[in-house]
Amino acid sequence: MKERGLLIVLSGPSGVGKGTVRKELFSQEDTAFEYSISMTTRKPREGEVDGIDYFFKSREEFEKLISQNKLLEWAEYVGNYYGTPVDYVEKTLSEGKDVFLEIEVQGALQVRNAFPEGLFIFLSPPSLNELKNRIVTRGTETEELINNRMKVAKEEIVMMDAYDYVVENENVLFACDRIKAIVTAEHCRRERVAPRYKKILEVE
Ligand SMILES: Nc1nc2c(ncn2[C@@H]2O[C@H](COP(=O)(O)OP(=O)(O)O)[C@@H](O)[C@H]2O)c(=O)[nH]1
Ligand SMILES: Nc1ncnc2c1ncn2[C@@H]1O[C@H](COP(=O)(O)OP(=O)(O)O)[C@@H](O)[C@H]1O
Repeated sequence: MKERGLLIVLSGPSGVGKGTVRKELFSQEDTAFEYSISMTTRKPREGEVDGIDYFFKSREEFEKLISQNKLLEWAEYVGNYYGTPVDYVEKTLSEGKDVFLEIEVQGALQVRNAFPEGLFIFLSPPSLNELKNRIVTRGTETEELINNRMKVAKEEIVMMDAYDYVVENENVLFACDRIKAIVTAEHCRRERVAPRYKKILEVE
């Protein structure tokens, strides 16, 4: 039987650069994780494609997925639902592949309960001012939504203690390097424990 893959959870406040870091990671050839595409009731932004950026759902469809236990976690975030399809995650982990989730903080805490063995990484902004600059510069939110997201961000930043690692996103490439280094280190840490040493001793 194949060893199960690692569940990697990247989380942090909106606008910190999770999407940017994730896209950069997945554009790099040596990234060996599988990205789990989330479900959302948010309307697609310009250029977003159903089945690539998200699976876009109506509120009714999403609520049906919740009642059928099809989501590993879900959260209502600034007026929309977001959730992770459980079947994809389970299937991919059982094939021995690492799965990468990019989700907000409430959802990450739910995954922590369901998968305590996951690897939880908090992407932090260099400062609150820089976080606001990034959300404003992205230009996808109205002023009211920006203020909502900043309010949520303050509550989220204090949750970083609940994560295994904190990576500061000052520079996207440095953040990606650190995430990959953390994943590599985590694999080495897990392989250190049984049955790896048994395998080595058996050869003698
Ligand atoms: N809990 C949860 N959060 C998600 C999921 N997918 C995306 N998110 C998070 O929902 C928040 C809003 O996402 P989005 O509307 O795409 O805005 P953006 O990430 O700020 O560009 C972000 O913090 C995402 O990381 C998911 O499946 N579950
Ligand atoms: N390290 C960085 N330095 C400067 N700007 C960044 C950095 N990372 C991301 N950004 C910018 O910040 C904005 C928010 O990034 P995004 O990836 O959409 O955040 P999130 O997915 O966490 O909401 C985007 O305009 C993006 O180009």
